[in-house]
Amino acid sequence: MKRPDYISWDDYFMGMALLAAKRSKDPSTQVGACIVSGEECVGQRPNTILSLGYNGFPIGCKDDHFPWDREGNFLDTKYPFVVHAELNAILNAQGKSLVGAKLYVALFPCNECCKAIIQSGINEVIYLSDKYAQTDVVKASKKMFEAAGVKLTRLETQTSKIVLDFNVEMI
Ligand SMILES: Nc1ccn([C@H]2C[C@H](O)[C@@H](COP(=O)(O)O)O2)c(=O)n1
Ligand SMILES: [Zn+2]
Repeated sequence: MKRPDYISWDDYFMGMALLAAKRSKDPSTQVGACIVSGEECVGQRPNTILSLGYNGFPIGCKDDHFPWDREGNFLDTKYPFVVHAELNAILNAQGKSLVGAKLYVALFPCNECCKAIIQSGINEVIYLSDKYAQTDVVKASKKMFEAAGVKLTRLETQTSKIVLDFNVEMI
């Protein structure tokens, strides 16, 4: 008989996004994104992970020289410098076609990532939290997603936690 408590595809991919977020050095908000092939992705089996990303500074921009602050003069904050998880995931795909792909992300995408998501051909965004829903950034994002026909799904899952145990006994 098969093991009954295996995780769903949605929990698996959102779990991958949450694991990627653990790499983020942002002290306040760690976001991860996972891009997965959809049914109609040409040249890819469905449910294949195409790319992962998390929020961080661009290559060469050292964490010691760039600020992680949220407040202060714009140039003394992280906001002009940080690459968002979704954009990093798109860029990490390194030219692989993302047409018809799905993007799993913990936090609803901002307007800038939204533009990159639409232009890359991703046609579904699955997210967990929409905590910045009242901001103009997210309002603009939703307006563009709707116009472009990108499906938006808030993940509803019974899973609240997945524990990874590194103490696996080697056989
Ligand atoms: N969909 C999103 C939203 C935000 N981020 C990144 C950008 C920042 O590093 C952080 C948000 O910082 P906060 O203003 O909450 O201190 O999360 C992202 O990657 N994707
Ligand atoms: Zn963004």
